[in-house]
Amino acid sequence: MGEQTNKGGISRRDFLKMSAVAGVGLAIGGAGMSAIERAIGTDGTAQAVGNPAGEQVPMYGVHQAGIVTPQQTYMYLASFRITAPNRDILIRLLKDWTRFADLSTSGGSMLTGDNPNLPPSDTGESLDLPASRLTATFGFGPSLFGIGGTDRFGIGGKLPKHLKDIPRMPKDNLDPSQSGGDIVVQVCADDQQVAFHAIRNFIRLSTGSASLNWMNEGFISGQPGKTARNLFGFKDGTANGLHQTPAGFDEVVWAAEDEPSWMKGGSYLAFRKIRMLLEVWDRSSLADQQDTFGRYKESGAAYGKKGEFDAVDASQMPDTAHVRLAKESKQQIHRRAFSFTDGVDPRTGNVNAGLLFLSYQRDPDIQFVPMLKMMQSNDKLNEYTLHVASGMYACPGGVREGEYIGQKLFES
Ligand SMILES: C=CC1=C(C)c2cc3[nH]c(cc4nc(cc5[nH]c(cc1n2)c(C)c5CCC(=O)O)C(CCC(=O)O)=C4C)c(C)c3C=C
Ligand SMILES: [Fe+2]
Repeated sequence: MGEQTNKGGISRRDFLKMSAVAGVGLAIGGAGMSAIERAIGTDGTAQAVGNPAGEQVPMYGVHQAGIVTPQQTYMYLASFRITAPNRDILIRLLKDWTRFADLSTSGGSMLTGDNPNLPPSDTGESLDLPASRLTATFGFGPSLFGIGGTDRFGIGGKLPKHLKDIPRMPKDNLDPSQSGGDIVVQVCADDQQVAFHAIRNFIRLSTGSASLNWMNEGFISGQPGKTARNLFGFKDGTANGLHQTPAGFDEVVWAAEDEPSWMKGGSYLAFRKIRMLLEVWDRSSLADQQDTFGRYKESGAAYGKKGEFDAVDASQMPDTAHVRLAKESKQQIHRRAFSFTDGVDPRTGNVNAGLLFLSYQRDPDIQFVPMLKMMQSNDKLNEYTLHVASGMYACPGGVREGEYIGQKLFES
């Protein structure tokens, strides 16, 4: 990774240089923690392929990519239980994940190994595809720090100030097997196969150190520069525009100065999987639908206004309108939600679909939890939704080249 050399003495830049000229590939070795080292080879003869085409989102920086990055079209969210018996093996996994994230987000691919007696090293499905704005974002759940169990990795003393599970809400219908987790990885890209390749290989690399709890896939589609619509047909994400400046992100998204140092430049990720009852919604009148949000369906304008981005006047909306309640909380959050479809609900024959609600904020105790509480008690949207999964994660600050994800948590 970066100019850091691996065991075989080949740097990422060398790897990518080789990638550009070789035209054939190199693989992640068989699944396992040192898969990448094995795959890159030790004698410099390895052939690598990179795909420099396609837009890349830089992985390195003060903040992790994938938080305030403009939303990509596809998202996978995977939750892991760490089974590594000790801190060193967990660190090894984080290093492997970082190196794979580095290669894949910069458009490098690792192709099949050259040993016909071993399974092909890379799954291969992204070899001819560009980087597609691939990002990988990591979050640590309360259980990683020993909350609700033992401090397996000796990091309990570095628990961030606001990291705990989202408290139980009156209308929760949560499935614990689809909630929480020690580590969550959010992978996003504009190409679904690129995104899937990445999440699949994060899972492969975790063999022996972590087990996959659950995985969700989401999508969102809209014209470039325009707000995408959710599965109820409403523009969703308009109010993010209120804080989309560096100062706005500092105020809304990035963790406060009084957090443990490893959270500098980090954020808290709130996750809710929310089933949307499409058949009930589709039978409701346009007036009811618009009253649910307090915005007009086609234009996205707030009640009493013309344009989508005109300032909201909550007093023009019904008391139970979703946007009115959000406004009354007087808080902002940075939403990064994706729609999902999960086939048919076998109990009802209805479509199982909804929203993978993701929001990033600097202080979930102030910004997110009271808002969610207020919405769960009064929101007209509750007639059409069911909250089925939940999670809260602390996302460490970004990494510099040569560092691994979360390094400051373990080494400072
Ligand atoms: C606890 C926070 C929120 C949950 C959960 C949530 C679920 C949810 N929202 C929509 C659709 C829309 N939400 C809109 C605005 C909006 N929603 C939240 C928070 C939660 N939403 C906030 C903070 C806001 C912004 C309010 C403001 O300041 O104006 C909108 C309107 C357009 C927009 O600004 O995005 C829609 C539409 C669904 C379908 C849903 C659960 C399935
Ligand atoms: Fe909302």
